[in-house]
Amino acid sequence: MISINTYNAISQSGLSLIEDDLNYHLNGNGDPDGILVRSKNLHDYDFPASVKAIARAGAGVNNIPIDLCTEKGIVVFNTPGANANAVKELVLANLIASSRNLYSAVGWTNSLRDSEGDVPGVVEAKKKEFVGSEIKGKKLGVVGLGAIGVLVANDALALGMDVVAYDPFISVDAAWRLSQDVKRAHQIEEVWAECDFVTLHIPLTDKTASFVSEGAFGKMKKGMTILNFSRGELVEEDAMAAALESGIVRKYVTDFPNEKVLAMKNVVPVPHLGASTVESEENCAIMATKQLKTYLETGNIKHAVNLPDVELPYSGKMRVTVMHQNIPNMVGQIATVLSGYAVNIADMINRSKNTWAYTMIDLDQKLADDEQAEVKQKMKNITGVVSVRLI
Ligand SMILES: NC(=O)C1=CN([C@@H]2O[C@H](COP(=O)(O)OP(=O)(O)OC[C@H]3O[C@@H](n4cnc5c(N)ncnc54)[C@H](O)[C@@H]3O)[C@@H](O)[C@H]2O)C=CC1
Ligand SMILES: O=C(O)CCC(=O)C(=O)O
Repeated sequence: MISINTYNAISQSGLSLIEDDLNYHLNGNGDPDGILVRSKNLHDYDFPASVKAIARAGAGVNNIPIDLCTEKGIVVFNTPGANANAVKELVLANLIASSRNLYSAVGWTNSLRDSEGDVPGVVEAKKKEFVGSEIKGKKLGVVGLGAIGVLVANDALALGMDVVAYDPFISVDAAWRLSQDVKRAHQIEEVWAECDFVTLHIPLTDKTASFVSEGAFGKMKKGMTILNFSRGELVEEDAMAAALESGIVRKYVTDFPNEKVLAMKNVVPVPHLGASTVESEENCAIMATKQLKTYLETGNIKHAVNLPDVELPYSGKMRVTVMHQNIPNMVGQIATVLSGYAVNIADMINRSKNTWAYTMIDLDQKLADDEQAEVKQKMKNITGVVSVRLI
C-alpha cells in the first residue's frame, strides 16, 4: 500500500486518482510515502523518514524547504503552468479594475443600500469622483516571463497596452511563446522609469526577496500602479507604505495582504485568489497527483524542482533508483555494488540538475528480498547518496 497525505484543499479531481486506486491509502497515517500540498508552510514540518516525495499543486515552492528535502532524499514537484491562466485573468481584471477605481466605486455604491432617498440622483452626482483611465495606450511592465508573465504580456498587448518586459533568465520555450511586440528591458530600471503599471511574476527566492525596494521606488515614474500576484515578500513593505503616501505609487494591488499592508493607503487587497478557479485547482491537483504517483510507482521524474526530468519505460521487473550528489564516480560506485550479484543491467540513465543527480538502473530480473536489503544498504553507504529505492 502506498500512503499519501494531503494539506490544504486539494481538488477532488486529483484526490479521486488516489481514492479510486486500490494500491493507495489517502490521509491514513503519520508515515506517508508522499505529500500533496498547496500553500501550507512546511518549513517547520518534521518530515517522517517515510516521505519520498512532495507534490506542490501550484507554482511557488517557497513554502517548502527544498534544500532540506533534497538532503533527505525527498523529491519536490510543482505544476508549472497549470494555474497560469487563472492568475493571468485576475491580473488583467485588476489592471482594469484599479484603473477605473472599480472597487472603491462599488464599495461606495453598496454603502447606499440603507440610505433613504434618490439613489439614482446621488449616484449621478457622485460618479465624477470615480473617473478612471483606460488601459489602452498605457505602458505595462511585466517582470518575469515564465508561464504567467508571458500570458499577461501577450494579452495586455491585445488590450492595446504597450508592453515592456524584464527577465534576464527567460527560457527558450517562453521566448517562443512571447509576442514579438513585447519590448525587452535590459535593465529593471527601464521598467521603473517608463511604466504606468508594473506586474510581478517572479518566484520568491533568497535573490528576489525585496525585489521592489526603496531604491526601486526612487527610480519610479510617479503615479505607477504595482500589481503583485507573486509573493508579498518581493516588496519591501515600509518602502511601499512611503511610496503610497507620497503618491509615487498610485495603487498597490496585492494578493498577499497582512496587517501592515492593510493599514496602507491605496492598497487593493486580494485574499490570495490568483489560482483560485475551479479549472486551475483541477489542473494543479491532477498534474501534481499524477507526477507524485508516477514517481512513487516507477521512479520516473517529471517537473521536480530539485532534480532533472528522468524517464525510462518501466518494465516492472526490478528498478534501482539512486538520488545523489552530482560528484565524480557515483555511477561507477553504484554499478560496482550490483556487480556483486548475478544480475544483468538491462537499461540505465543518469541525469543531473545543478549539484544533484539521479541514476536509474533497470535489472533484467528481480533480486531476492535479502539481496535487495543488502544492495540498498551498500548503496546508501556511498558518500553523497541520499536515497535508494528498489521498485
Ligand atoms: N497568486 C497566486 O495564487 C499564484 C502566484 N504564483 C506566483 O507567481 C510566480 C511565477 O509563476 P510562474 O510564471 O508560473 O513561474 P515560472 O517559473 O514559469 O516563471 C518565473 C519567471 O521568473 C523569471 N525570473 C526569476 N528571477 C527573476 C528576476 N530576478 N528578474 C526577472 N525575472 C526573473 C524566471 O526566469 C521565469 O521566467 C510563482 O513563483 C508564484 O510565487 C503562481 C501561481 C499562483
Ligand atoms: O494553491 C493556491 O491557491 C496558491 C497558488 C500559488 O500561490 C502558487 O501556485 O504559487
